[in-house]
Amino acid sequence: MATITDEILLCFICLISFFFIQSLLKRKAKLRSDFKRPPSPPALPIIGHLHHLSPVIHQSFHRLAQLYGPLMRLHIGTSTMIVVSSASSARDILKIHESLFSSRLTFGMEDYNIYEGHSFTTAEYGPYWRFMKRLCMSKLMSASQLDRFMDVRREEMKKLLESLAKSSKESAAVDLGAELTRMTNNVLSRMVMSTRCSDGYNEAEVCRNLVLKCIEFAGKLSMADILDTFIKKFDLFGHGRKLVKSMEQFDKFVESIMEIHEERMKSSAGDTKDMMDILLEVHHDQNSATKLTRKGIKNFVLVSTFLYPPNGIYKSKDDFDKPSLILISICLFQEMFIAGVETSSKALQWATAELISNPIVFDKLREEIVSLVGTTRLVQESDIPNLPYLQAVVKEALRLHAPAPLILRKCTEDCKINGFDILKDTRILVNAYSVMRDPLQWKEPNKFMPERFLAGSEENIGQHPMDMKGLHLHYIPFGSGRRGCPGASLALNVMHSTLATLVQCFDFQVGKEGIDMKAGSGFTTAMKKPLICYPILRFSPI
Ligand code: HEM
Repeated sequence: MATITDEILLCFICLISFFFIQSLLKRKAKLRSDFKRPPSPPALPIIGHLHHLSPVIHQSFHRLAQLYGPLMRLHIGTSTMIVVSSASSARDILKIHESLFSSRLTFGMEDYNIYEGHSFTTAEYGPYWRFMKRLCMSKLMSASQLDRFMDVRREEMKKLLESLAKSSKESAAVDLGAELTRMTNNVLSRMVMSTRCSDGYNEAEVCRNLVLKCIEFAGKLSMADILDTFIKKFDLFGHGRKLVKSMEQFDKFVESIMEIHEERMKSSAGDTKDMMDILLEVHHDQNSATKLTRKGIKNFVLVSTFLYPPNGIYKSKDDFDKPSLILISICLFQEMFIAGVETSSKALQWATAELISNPIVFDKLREEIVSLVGTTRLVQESDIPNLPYLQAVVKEALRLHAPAPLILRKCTEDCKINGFDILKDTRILVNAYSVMRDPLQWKEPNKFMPERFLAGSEENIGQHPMDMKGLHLHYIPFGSGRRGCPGASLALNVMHSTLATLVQCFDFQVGKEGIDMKAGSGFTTAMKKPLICYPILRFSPI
């Protein structure tokens, strides 16, 4: 038996090697003699540069870029990618040659993705993407739609305060990260389809579990893809079939929710519409030039909300602790990676951790809030424009701890960047972590200094208050240009009001060991250890 297994294994390795060498030869044949490729670290056969990577992928890229430069070429298996690590190279890719780099890279699961061709986040830059982007900006995430859900955000904030106040009364420790994730989950779920995530059994919970299954199989499938397209093509391990089955279950489930919404829409015109209602309206609009399919809606729901469990911890976390799987998952799941819940809650956790670790900043922020709001009412979203230090704290937290540190693009034409040749279809990863710590752009780049974002700061950033749209290519927490994040306003809204409320209402104590500011592994930059602290209520407006 052992011999048969060994033989199968040997055949397998031979096949992989054959296809690997074949693809290398093909790649080589394509290269002209004068072709100048970006520098690259030493590689091993088959796995390429995989051994250079640690579980915190963006930090591995950052370290390698110090040795091999801001435009660096990496191979993992048969796949080649270019990592971009300085503000000036990011400018070349995201601004100067934007039209060549406005499509997203895709990976692995296309053959088994039942929503293939209906995705917004992975859509090629073209008519369907433009239609969805317009829908996002004019309806789904427009200022008026965000205003309509202000009460929802206030209610969820109140629930967060109640929960922390209870812990304060009982002198109990809380996992602040889990509380913040629950809050952002609920805000998003209610805005998308009027359901909460943390009321015991509910639709959102079931849906999320189905998505986790899809993630598991797609991750395994993409591992095969990255090592060799042959394994993927013939679905040797059956992960493709399992992925299709899980996605079909997810599809059936969301279909039933859509039908409930459609029934409700017939009877109650004019109520506050959630995103699902808007998407269904567009779907039924006979006059729409571009058709939004039911699959398109389901894919959007999959992307926007239900990707992470309420406590922010993967069920199959071990699967994502290996660099190979993390990298692959990043490439494959860019849709989920850039999704709303995870990014917003992670950003909030880091910002809160920085505030607790920097008491001078914490006190200064509280002083600003108290001097504007007083001590008799709770800070509100409408106060935010008058709180410049709060805005500076959020900007600085997003600079140091970009929740989506790798911006994923694809090169759509052969071109020359910085004197290096880049082939059509090359995968591009802009490392926002490196860009936002570029020492040529930032004074003491690794230090948490919100003051740098205030008007009149020495760094001149205040001369043109740093926006969030990526116009200044050294500050790109939400990406840049046409493919920039359409959820930025919503995310900032939630971040500003939550941080302001926490600082206004609570002091936070931590154990003797303090707060561990190391990053963990994963699609987004999570903290390595949970943010455990003791909230002490100092002002209760509820
Ligand atoms: C702090 C929170 C967030 C951060 C840091 C963040 C970051 C990003 C980044 C870096 C990108 C890629 C941009 C590029 O390629 O230039 C992106 C794209 C995207 N984000 Fe966000 N995001 C956040 C919150 C949200 C929210 C709340 C939503 C929606 C509910 C959202 C939906 C999207 C979508 C749909 C895209 C794809 C856009 C496209 O391909 O055209 N994001 N985000």
